[in-house]
Amino acid sequence: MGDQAEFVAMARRLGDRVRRFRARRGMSRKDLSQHAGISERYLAQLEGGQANVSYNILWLLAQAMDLPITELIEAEAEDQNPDLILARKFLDTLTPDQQSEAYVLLRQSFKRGIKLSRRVALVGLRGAGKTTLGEKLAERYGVPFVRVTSVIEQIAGMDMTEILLSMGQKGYRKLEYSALDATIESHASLVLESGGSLVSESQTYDLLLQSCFTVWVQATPEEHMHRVMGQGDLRPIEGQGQAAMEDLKSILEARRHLYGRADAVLNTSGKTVEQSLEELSRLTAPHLGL
Ligand SMILES: Nc1ncnc2c1ncn2[C@@H]1O[C@H](COP(=O)(O)OP(=O)(O)OP(=O)(O)O)[C@@H](O)[C@H]1O
Ligand SMILES: O=C(O)C1=C[C@@H](O)[C@@H](O)[C@H](O)C1
Ligand SMILES: [Mg+2]
Repeated sequence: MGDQAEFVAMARRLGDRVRRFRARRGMSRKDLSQHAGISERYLAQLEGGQANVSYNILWLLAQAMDLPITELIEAEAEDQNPDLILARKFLDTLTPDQQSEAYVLLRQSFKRGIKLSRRVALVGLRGAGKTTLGEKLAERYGVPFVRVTSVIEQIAGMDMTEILLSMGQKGYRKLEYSALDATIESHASLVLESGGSLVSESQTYDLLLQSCFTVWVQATPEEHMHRVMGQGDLRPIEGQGQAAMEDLKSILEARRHLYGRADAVLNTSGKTVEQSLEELSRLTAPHLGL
């Protein structure tokens, strides 16, 4: 590949990474451009792979999404543990299915304390049914139902919009970790509802995966949209009509491999609440049952 073609390909990959990280975070283009202090138009060009990006811009974007800048660039750190480099090379030789299997095996080998607790956590995109099913499941097994977002709001003494405005992503993510940590510490039994974007913060998601039996509550994009529309506020989905549908699909795609790390999957598509509850109850009985 000539130098120019290589540069174009790299700019495209960079744009793609920025767009995916933004979607995982649930930030709109407007949010990110405001937090980073760059224009929405430039951000659109960058995401489309059409910008010659400076290090300064990358730094501003990384700060605004509370990511290490190395997540946005492709450089390989030189001072990594050699075993880690070998492990990555080995994982690279596997098929995507084998990579997922390897990840589950690794996580199970390092999982702590889950067998001693009765904790179930529900993850998934807006409108999946986490609150509807979580409340009923908790009632059935006689354990508390806790929404991480409510704990965050309680700790901060503000609602979500105010928290994001006054503390930004970084402050919000710190609060989210503390809220989860405190909830886990104080509950050996519970059904927990995770906010849709918690999975994008690796340290927080790892804590959730290590301390709870996790279920990805799924639906088709059409059903997510239909259910979210019924709730009034579309966040984090942007746009209207077909554009909103495309945005929802791209958020789901950007988070698929993260939600996919959950221990089990519950597909609620085409099912009634009662049918989904029965299925969820069976899935979680080994963890919540006495
Ligand atoms: N099979 C089903 N399982 C769960 N909910 C369903 C099902 N079919 C329809 N619904 C409806 O979908 C909606 C799900 O909304 P709910 O608030 O529970 O989702 P959520 O995952 O908690 O979303 P959010 O991320 O916004 O908190 C409810 O109105 C519920 O009645
Ligand atoms: O999926 C998401 O990105 C979000 C889901 C909601 O629970 C809120 O946490 C917020 O609106 C972001
Ligand atoms: Mg909910």
